[in-house]
Amino acid sequence: MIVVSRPADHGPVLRADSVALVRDGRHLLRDISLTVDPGEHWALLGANGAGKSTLLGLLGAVTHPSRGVVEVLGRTMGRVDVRELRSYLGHVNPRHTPDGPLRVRDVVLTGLTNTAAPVPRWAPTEQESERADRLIAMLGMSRRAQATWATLSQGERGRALIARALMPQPRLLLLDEPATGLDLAAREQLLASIDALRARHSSLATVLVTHHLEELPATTTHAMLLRDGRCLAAGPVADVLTSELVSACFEHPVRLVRSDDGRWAARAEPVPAAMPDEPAPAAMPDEPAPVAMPGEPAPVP
Ligand SMILES: Nc1ncnc2c1ncn2[C@@H]1O[C@H](COP(=O)(O)OP(=O)(O)OP(=O)(O)O)[C@@H](O)[C@H]1O
Repeated sequence: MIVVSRPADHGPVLRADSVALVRDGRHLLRDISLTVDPGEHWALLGANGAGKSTLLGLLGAVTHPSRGVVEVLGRTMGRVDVRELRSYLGHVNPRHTPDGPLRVRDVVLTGLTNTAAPVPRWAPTEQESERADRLIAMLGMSRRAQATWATLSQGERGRALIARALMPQPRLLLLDEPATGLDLAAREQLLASIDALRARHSSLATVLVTHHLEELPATTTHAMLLRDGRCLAAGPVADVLTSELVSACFEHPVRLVRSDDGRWAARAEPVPAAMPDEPAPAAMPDEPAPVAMPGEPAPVP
């Protein structure tokens, strides 16, 4: 049966139960379970090729699982019209390319039709136009609202795409490496915009994919670590973003630090080179727990 009604606006925003995805006989994801409730802000972390974008595709109703159940906004994948369901999600893909020489405001409005170009003979209502302007202002893009897409910097595009994704007033916002390619200032502005957005919309849930801990907004509440398509750990950030688990996730010793402003930084620990005829050193030496130096942010165990 195809569902054509607006999804329920209560209950978990996302639920994945023992999900697997197989392509060409290869498991890209195995046995992934996850529940995202309103107001939660998840980070999906893992090395290149760990399966982050693949999982985001499942959570964003873009792909179907080979096994297991995925529920998006209370609807079970496989039993719903995914195109309609997707129109209730905000999906920020930094590789999104508008079709034609559109201005920022036009691109933001295409978030309502979930298309790359304005739909012929479709026009936004007055309310929708006002909402576009409000979101453009909220993302700090008012002065660039009439600029054509081609003239925008990478950071401006990132913020415009978040405004676009928010047009249908989604309960769920999916962000796939939103800070990729941004310089320091643009990244910081983007993260501040995401923090402000979350503070303003307390029931919005978000899932953000990255492989850089420095790109996590301070408002991140939960994290899932993926390695080779499997979930290594998932839960509240304080339990999951530890030096030990992140080292295991990236298969390299890493020291994690969370600063007073709630942001994370990761430093790769040097791995001593093996000398000829000596056994190779262990990938993660069994070191004592790091100790905070006076005036330094506390290391995360
Ligand atoms: N359609 C597909 N068919 C076969 N293999 C695929 C397909 N899509 C992705 N893969 C493979 O699945 C693995 C996971 O890819 P995915 O893009 O999800 O990783 P990722 O964690 O997002 O990586 P990155 O950080 O590099 O973006 C990769 O080895 C990739 O080559």
